[in-house]
Amino acid sequence: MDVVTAEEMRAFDRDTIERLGIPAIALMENAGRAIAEEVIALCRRRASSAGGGAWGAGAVDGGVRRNEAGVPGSDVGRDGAGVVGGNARRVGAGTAGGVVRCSETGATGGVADASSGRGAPGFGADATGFTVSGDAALTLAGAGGEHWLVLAGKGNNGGDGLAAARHLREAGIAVTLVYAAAPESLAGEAALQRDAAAAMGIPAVVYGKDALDLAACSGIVDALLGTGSAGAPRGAYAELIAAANASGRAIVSADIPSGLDADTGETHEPCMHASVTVCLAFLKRGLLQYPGAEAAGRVVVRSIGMPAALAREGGVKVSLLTPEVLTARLKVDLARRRSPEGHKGTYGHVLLAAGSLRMSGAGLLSARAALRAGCGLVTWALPEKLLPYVIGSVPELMLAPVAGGDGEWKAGTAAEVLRLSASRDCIAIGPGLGRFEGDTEWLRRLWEETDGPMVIDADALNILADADYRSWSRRHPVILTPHPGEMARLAGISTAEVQRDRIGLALSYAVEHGVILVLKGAHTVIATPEGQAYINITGHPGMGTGGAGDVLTGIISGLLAQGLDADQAAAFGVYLHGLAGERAARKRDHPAALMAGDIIEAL
Ligand SMILES: NC(=O)C1=CN([C@@H]2O[C@H](COP(=O)(O)OP(=O)(O)OC[C@H]3O[C@@H](n4cnc5c(N)ncnc54)[C@H](O)[C@@H]3O)[C@@H](O)[C@H]2O)[C@@H](O)CC1
Ligand SMILES: Nc1ncnc2c1ncn2[C@@H]1O[C@H](COP(=O)(O)OP(=O)(O)O)[C@@H](O)[C@H]1O
Ligand SMILES: [K+]
Repeated sequence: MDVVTAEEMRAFDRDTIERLGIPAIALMENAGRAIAEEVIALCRRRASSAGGGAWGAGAVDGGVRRNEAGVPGSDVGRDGAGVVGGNARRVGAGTAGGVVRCSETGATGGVADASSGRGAPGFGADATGFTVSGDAALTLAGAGGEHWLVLAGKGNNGGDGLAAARHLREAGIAVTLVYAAAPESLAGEAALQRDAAAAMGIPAVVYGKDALDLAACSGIVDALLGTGSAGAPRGAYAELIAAANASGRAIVSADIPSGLDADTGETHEPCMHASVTVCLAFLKRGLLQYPGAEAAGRVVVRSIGMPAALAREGGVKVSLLTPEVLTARLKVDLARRRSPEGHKGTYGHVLLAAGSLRMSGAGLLSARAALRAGCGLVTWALPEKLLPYVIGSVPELMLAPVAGGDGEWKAGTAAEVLRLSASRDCIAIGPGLGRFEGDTEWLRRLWEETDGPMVIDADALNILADADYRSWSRRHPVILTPHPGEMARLAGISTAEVQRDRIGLALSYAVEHGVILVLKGAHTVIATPEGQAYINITGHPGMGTGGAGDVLTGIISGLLAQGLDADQAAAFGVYLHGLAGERAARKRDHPAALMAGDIIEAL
């Protein structure tokens, strides 16, 4: 699934309308219908979980907001629970991320779809093969108990909301339009929608002019600001967003939550806190980046009639890391087939340069993870003093002691590590390494002279941060795996600045430095030197625990040793690491109990 910026989205809008000749109003109609279907789906979920009562306390979340602990399976967005139509499809592994491509509405797109009755009670094909209703996704039993407010801005986002209002009204839901600006100020397609809604007799109020109680409803459609918004919401927009958030009602945002930066995921003050965001046409970057990903709630991406090929043709370089992307674009064999006559030599040999006296566990975790990732052999080069302490901890592991009688690494070990690396398929450097006299020169030699792909993590990243390594030469791919703190040191900026636009930063750093960059944290970004980025949505907040990154380093190197190329190993490694983290979290009584070793055991 392609992930776009607001600017790319505008270009695709223009292309669709001007080059392909698809009328703008048709796109808006499709958008309105998709939004209405998701509102109705939310009403259904809410009715089935709360026994029907849509109003008052309990209507807050509609059962769709992530719970505080972030436990997978506990909210509808994460695991697809509450699916009505049966064709909801989690993008990814089926457990995390909160992004769904279609939805449980039963519809497969914004345009009329005769199959949309599937699974909705009371509809479907009768015995004669006639479809009683093809519009079940726009039908709601008990609609009379619902009253939705549609907050409409004066741009096209508002137009989408106005189109949705007509469909909701048709479903029997009471709807009131709330204009943020004088209705006369709407133009183009939005003005057409305004007139159609008025002609249907949908009641409307104008904010600031008419009396309004945002809590006196069962839900709110947020169609105030979309990808055309600039800066923090102003005036009536800001007041309406704040009041909607305070109302405690379920909020369905059109395209993006109003007040969100569609590219960076920064939330302006105020920013709508949606239960569901119905993202139109293409997934926007800001919906994957925190805090925007949190403000968006459950994200549903809906087609509005723009060909998906526009993104490819338009050179979109960011993708959600789904099984489809892993197989079709990255050519990863997800089944990880093993040859019946394969042996340990078939699956490669990792050399790990890691660990010091007080951080020997980091080396153990990486080594075990590499083995669990399926490589044939792992050799761990470690300061000799560690040997008696770690010997036997992982019997499958080979140990290669190098100079370091005090348990710390020494610059003079470079030649020995290079000798060891000559007969190994890849090298991973850094977990628990510590810093030592001459470490820059030590790392430079390994960087320049090792003959295979390299993974750099932890203290090895800090060594790089202090060096001007762009002048170092390198024939083979390098994968850097910083967490945001390490990334801040590498890029010479603050951690907050790193987190401000992780996708943008990872891309520019990877391209400028010619490395594969794995920027860790919730929704890890994998960026390549060619300017391609993948956003991972597997994983779990329980993985915020010491050593989880060492495990990732081990997994990526284990995959490299098995012959995956560096892009494949980085992306697939991050994906598998997240899946294992989810599985490990599910096994505990509470995900807070998760430890890094559990991730290895869940691989
Ligand atoms: N062909 C199209 O252009 C399509 C657009 N679509 C919808 O249109 C949206 C983009 O529409 P627009 O480009 O009209 O822009 P928006 O509707 O997002 O917002 C633009 C309006 O908001 C005002 N505004 C901008 N920033 C503001 C701020 N900080 N505080 C207060 N007011 C602010 C502007 O003056 C302008 O009137 C998308 O997000 C999507 O919902 C969809 O209908 C699909 C087709
Ligand atoms: N909230 C989260 N959601 C998903 N993954 C997470 C989350 N928090 C941490 N992780 C993952 O856990 C790992 C932590 O790595 P890191 O910070 O390097 O830990 P350490 O240095 O202790 O090994 C990273 O892969 C990161 O992406
Ligand atoms: K919006």
